[in-house]
Amino acid sequence: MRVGVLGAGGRVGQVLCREILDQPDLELAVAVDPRLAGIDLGQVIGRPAGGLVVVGDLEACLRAGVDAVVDFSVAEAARPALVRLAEAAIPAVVGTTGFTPEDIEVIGRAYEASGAGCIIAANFSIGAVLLERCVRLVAPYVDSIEIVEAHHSAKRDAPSGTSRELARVAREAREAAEAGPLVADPTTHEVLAGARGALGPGDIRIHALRVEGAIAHHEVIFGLRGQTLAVRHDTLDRSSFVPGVLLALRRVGEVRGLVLGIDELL
Ligand SMILES: NC(=O)C1=CN([C@@H]2O[C@H](COP(=O)(O)OP(=O)(O)OC[C@H]3O[C@@H](n4cnc5c(N)ncnc54)[C@H](OP(=O)(O)O)[C@@H]3O)[C@@H](O)[C@H]2O)C=CC1
Ligand SMILES: O=C(O)C1=N[C@H](C(=O)O)C[C@H](O)C1
Repeated sequence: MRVGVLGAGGRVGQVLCREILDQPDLELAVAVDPRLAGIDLGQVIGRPAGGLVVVGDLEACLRAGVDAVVDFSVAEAARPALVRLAEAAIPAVVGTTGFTPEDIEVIGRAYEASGAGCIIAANFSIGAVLLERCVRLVAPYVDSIEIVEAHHSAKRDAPSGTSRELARVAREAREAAEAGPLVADPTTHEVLAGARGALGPGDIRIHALRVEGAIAHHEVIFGLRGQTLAVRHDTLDRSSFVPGVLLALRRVGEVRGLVLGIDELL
């Protein structure tokens, strides 16, 4: 399978290019990233990458010919790119975050119409999928839920896609169980604006930390009378995303339309 990687010069893109080069059944055919113009990607990722085409934009990638695309770029670039890929009936595996619900709808409609498949997951690490399962299990039984996420100091979007997804799953689980409302926020005087974080889906508060040295960390804190329960996932190395991305890449050819998350692929 000839694979194109959008965002190939980024932190995750470089890791994925290296890993795809190591897979006997996958060919790293095209690396797309405006940042890579005139640069030898093989040098950047420390692997010989003979035959690899490095381009600055998606049209050049489509001309080079790919069977599937992996996108870890930025939402502003991924929005139009995914609609264009759907038009060209090229399957896509997407890790980029920062989409609005409307973006997801537009991308979903484009892929439905194309007959090709697209998998978008806010977090490809298996541990984060399991964290989501824990949240689904616990959320109906508690009175309070807050989420704290911490990321490296160069992350562009806040809060993380994963934290928004965790809040959405908690809301969905509570609705399905017909759980009552969470305990109301007691704050009457927010002395410093933003002290109580941002309101995510289900009015669950999300607190986003940006810390030098961090990579990607999510903690969901549940409260109920006389006790709290916290579940946490830590990405300690970006290789955590690799097995999920490779799994999605190998399965995306069987998908029709848009699939959100990789839980059902596990
Ligand atoms: N789903 C998951 O499991 C994970 C998702 N992510 C998400 O993936 C995305 C990338 O993360 P990360 O690698 O840390 O970010 P980086 O900023 O390191 O990488 C993004 C890359 O995309 C490039 N880019 C910008 N515009 C385009 C374009 N039009 N076409 C192709 N490439 C382009 C950027 O170039 P330039 O810097 O010059 O703009 C940059 O090199 C983020 O949205 C992040 O939240 C990250 C980790 C895991
Ligand atoms: O930017 C990152 O690094 C990450 N982004 C994703 C997100 O926004 O949830 C996934 C993971 O947290 C790493």
